[in-house]
Amino acid sequence: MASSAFASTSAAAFPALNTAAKTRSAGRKASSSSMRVSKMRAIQSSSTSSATEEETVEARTTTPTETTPTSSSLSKDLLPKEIGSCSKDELDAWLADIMKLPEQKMKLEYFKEEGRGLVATESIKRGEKVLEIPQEAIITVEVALKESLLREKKKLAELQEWSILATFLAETAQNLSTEDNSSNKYRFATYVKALPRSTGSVLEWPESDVRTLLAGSPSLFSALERRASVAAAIAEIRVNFPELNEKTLQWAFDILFSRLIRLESLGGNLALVPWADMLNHQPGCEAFIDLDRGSRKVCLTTDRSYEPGEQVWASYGQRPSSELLISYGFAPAVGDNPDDEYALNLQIDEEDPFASAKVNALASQNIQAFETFPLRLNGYPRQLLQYASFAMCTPDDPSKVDELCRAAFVDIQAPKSLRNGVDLARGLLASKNVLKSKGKRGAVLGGVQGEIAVREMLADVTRDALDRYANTVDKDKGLALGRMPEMPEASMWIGDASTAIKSSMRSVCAARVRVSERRILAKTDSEVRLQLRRLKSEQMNSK
Ligand SMILES: C[S@@+](CC[C@H](N)C(=O)[O-])C[C@H]1O[C@@H](n2cnc3c(N)ncnc32)[C@H](O)[C@@H]1O
Repeated sequence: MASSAFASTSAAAFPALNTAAKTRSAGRKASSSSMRVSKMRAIQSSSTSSATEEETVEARTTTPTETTPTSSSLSKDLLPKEIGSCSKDELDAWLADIMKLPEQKMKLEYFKEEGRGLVATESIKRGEKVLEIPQEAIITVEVALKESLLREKKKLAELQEWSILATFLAETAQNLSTEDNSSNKYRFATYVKALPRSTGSVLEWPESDVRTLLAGSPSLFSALERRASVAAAIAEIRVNFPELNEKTLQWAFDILFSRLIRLESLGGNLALVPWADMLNHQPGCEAFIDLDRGSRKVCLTTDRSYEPGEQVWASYGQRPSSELLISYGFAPAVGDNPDDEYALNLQIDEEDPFASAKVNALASQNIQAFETFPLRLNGYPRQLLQYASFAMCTPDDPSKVDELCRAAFVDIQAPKSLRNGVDLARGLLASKNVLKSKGKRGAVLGGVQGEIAVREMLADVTRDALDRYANTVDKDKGLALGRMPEMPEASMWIGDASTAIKSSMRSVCAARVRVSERRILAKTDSEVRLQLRRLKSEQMNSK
């Protein structure tokens, strides 16, 4: 595949429904793009209370705004009116007759919070495989390439996987009106007609809402990055396929972000799986969708039993609420998501006199100069402290940088001279811009003094981060408690709502994200201060 706008985006930028559970670890990788690094530096280095405004200015100067989707740039295009027009009966008939879906133990219903979902019609056991969707009924990149009727097929094949799928969806959507459904040339026309017109994800938000509602949250930058990479991908697609309009392509990407499934048993291939993509996500759920190797059918293996009438849930992966909001357009109520985290970005300070030696030493251990560490309610990874101690250290002899890096990340038992004999205080004063790691071994450099220094840094960083949210905690808590607006059933079915309802939904969901992040930061802050008190009293007692 040719390189495209997506080539430099991280896996986190383009997730699929069921992958994160298997890939998430303490040291989740951050995007290595320089744009993101420079934005993060701005977050960590500024500590004034007017942070919201500063972030806005900083992000604006580093984001390719000319390619960022805006409602005005897309307003000339219309989303095909047929999208969302498929009735429940029409969809059921297509699934059974054309896609050969066997009889199901579930049926489609709609819910106030989640929209359409699948409900058990009979008892389902824990560990049972349900759905049983034939492989012929799914849309993969290969299917898109085979069934696309676009003239420039060779050009289509040169695009990245996500762009091929988005192009195929947009092409099918724009051809929905040409013929009646029974004679439509596109096998998946009925499916596309049944897709929602809107998901509520950040691709649909006015840019001013992205900047206001996510101000202070690290997710602001993920959201802007997502919008910019999708806009660039759309521009790339339209070079060869100008007949596909921007609005429909943007909708297609939105659909991919909220419905694409990575089928691990199919070599990790990405697929749109009609019917399976009607399952809603429940935080903490451990039921995954995958291709069953024996039957070659796509199944959901349940993680609990269900009684008739209960909604059946799937896992979209262990995702924090900010990721759910960015990709799927919803955020669980505060306290409901066990996978919530605050993504703390750390990096080597460019002004550190040892910066390039440290970056090289990290590279030799396959560690980046910019890393992201998850802070959680129940703690933070030890590697964060190791990374910070290395980034902050000021060796008396520059030739020792490599050795220090190994001591921090590799050596199980670092030599005592290295663990204790480093002047961390100087590094700490020189830099508030900190860093992190991925090593599973190694040690915090600098002995007890080092353990104290890195925690003092962490306490500063969490305080700074807390000061960056625009509203008071109480105001955010109040907003987060807001009730989701009632949607008429007809709107729910087609996944669309009035501008006022959409705006109110994103305001509540963004407040839930902000409150969840602030809880984690406050908990980390108090935990770190407690650890500091203990370490300092131990240090005093040992003198
Ligand atoms: C894979 S689709 C699931 C089917 C979808 N509800 C529909 O009507 O087509 C993912 C979308 O469902 C909704 N959704 C899934 N789980 C949810 C939840 N726990 N709370 C609110 N919305 C949810 C979001 O709109 C998300 O973008």
